[in-house]
Formats: sequence, structure tokens, C-alpha cells
Amino acid sequence: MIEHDPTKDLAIMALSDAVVVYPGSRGRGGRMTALDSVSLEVGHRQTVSIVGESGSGKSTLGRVVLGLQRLTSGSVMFRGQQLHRLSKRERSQFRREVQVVFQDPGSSLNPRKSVLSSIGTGMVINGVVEREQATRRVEELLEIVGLTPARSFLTVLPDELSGGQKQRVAFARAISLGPKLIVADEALSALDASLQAQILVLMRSLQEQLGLSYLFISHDLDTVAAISDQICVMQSGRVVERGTVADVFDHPNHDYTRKLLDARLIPSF
Ligand SMILES: Nc1ncnc2c1ncn2[C@@H]1O[C@H](COP(=O)(O)OP(=O)(O)OP(=O)(O)O)[C@@H](O)[C@H]1O
Repeated sequence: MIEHDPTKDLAIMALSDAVVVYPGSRGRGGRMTALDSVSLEVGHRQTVSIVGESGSGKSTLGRVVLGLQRLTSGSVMFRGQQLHRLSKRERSQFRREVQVVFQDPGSSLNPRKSVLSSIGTGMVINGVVEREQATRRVEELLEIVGLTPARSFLTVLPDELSGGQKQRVAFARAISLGPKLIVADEALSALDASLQAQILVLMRSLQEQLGLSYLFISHDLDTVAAISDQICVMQSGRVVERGTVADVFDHPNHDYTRKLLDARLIPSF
């Protein structure tokens, strides 16, 4: 008989009335409420997108979910447990299971480290593979993210890769520790439209193959529409609208959402 695993029913990540107040906003003095009573859940194999203009609190939310920013009040739960109360063992599980891909892989990949080292070192340190198996496993990961022939990429340095290839390496590294959730913080924003489409295809395929969830942070409604199960629209630290792609695009309730939707119809020159 297959035993029921109760942790499977819990959201991977759940924020409840999350508030982050920065003590002084950069250079201007005074307090800045970057997150204001934000509640949201990311379920298994779900993509929840956070969209909003610059300064709306998206990256702060991403940092909270990654355990890099403490809440002023409210709670953040990882698999049903308060993030700041995890035991040492649970915290290391959290660090493996929640990964991030940033906008600029050029800055998150060490320019002096080969692709093999960038991906393999973390796996060996975290005990995911033995050192002797690392090369073979990195080759498998490179194949999964579409960098083939994988062997030809092992000794390559980040500067020798195109923007799209760097982002594929960033995803290979993110999946190397067996994550449940990837925070993609403007992960497509530095790419042109055709590369964005390719990375979106990759993200969906990784989601299907590995059962991943995504917290997808973006200012671009078009990429958000292509991948989301749920969209949260943020303004001034608050979630002002949430719903499926159809809800938000076809029946926006909030003026700010309508403004974002209208803005994307204006061609940029
Ligand atoms: N460490 C900090 N100290 C003080 N204020 C901060 C800090 N980090 C962010 N802020 C402020 O908090 C607000 C939210 O910032 P945040 O970076 O989360 O927004 P964002 O939507 O991700 O914007 P962007 O897309 O420009 O990164 C902004 O007004 C920002 O200036």
C-alpha cells in the first residue's frame, strides 16, 4: 500500500500577512514598507507570477521566499513550517529545495569557473553526488537544459557563452540540487524575444519532468501570461490583484492592472 504523505498537501511556500519595512529607504531617510500584508501560496507544480513596476516590492518578496530577508511581521512557511524556525537539517533541505535564477547570469556565474565547476562544485559540497560521478551528472544536466553536445560545454567559461546559453547553465545549476521551487527573478528580462520564448519552453519542460514550482518575478506581462497558473499584481508593496491569466487579462479589477495592460500595447521606440 502506498502511504499518504501529508507534506505533499502543503504548499511549498506560503506567506501570510507578510510585512517588510526597511529602516531607511536608500539615501532618503525614513522607513519604507516594501511588503505590506502580502499573503500568497505556491503549490506543487504551480507557477505563481509576481508582476509590477519597479519598486513595487517584487524582489523583496523573492528575497523573503529565498530566506534572505526577514519579515518585520507575518509569516513565511516552507512545507508547512515557519522558515525562521527550521532545524539545521530542515534548513539545509530548504537551501537545496529552493533555488534562484536571476536576470543576469553573467554576474551570478563566476567568470573564472568553468561550466563543470559552476554546476558540479555545489553538488559535491551538498553531497548530491560523489566527486567521481560529478562530471557525468553535469553532462546529464546540460543535456536536460538543451546544451548539447554536453561534453563540449564542460570546460567553457561564462564569457564564452551567449546570453541564452548562460541562462541555460543557470537553470542547470538551479536544478542540480533537486529543487522543488525555483524563484525566477526577472530571469528572462535580459534576453531578446526569441530567446525568452526558448527559455520559457525550457522552464515548462523542467516543470513537467521534475515536478517544479516557480515563483516567477517579472515586470513583463507578456512573459507572465505565457507561464502562470496564478498572477499576483503588486503595487507599492501590496498585492492589488490576483487571478489566472484569463482573470487578470480579460477582467482586470484594479486600475493599476489596467494601466499595466494598456502600457504593454504602446509600442516602444
Ligand atoms: N535594502 C533596502 N533598504 C531600503 N529600501 C529598500 C531596500 N531594498 C529595496 N528598498 C526599497 O523598497 C521598495 C521595493 O523594492 P524592491 O526592490 O523589492 O522592488 P522591485 O519591484 O523588485 O523593483 P525593481 O524591479 O526595480 O527591482 C523600493 O522603494 C526600494 O527602493
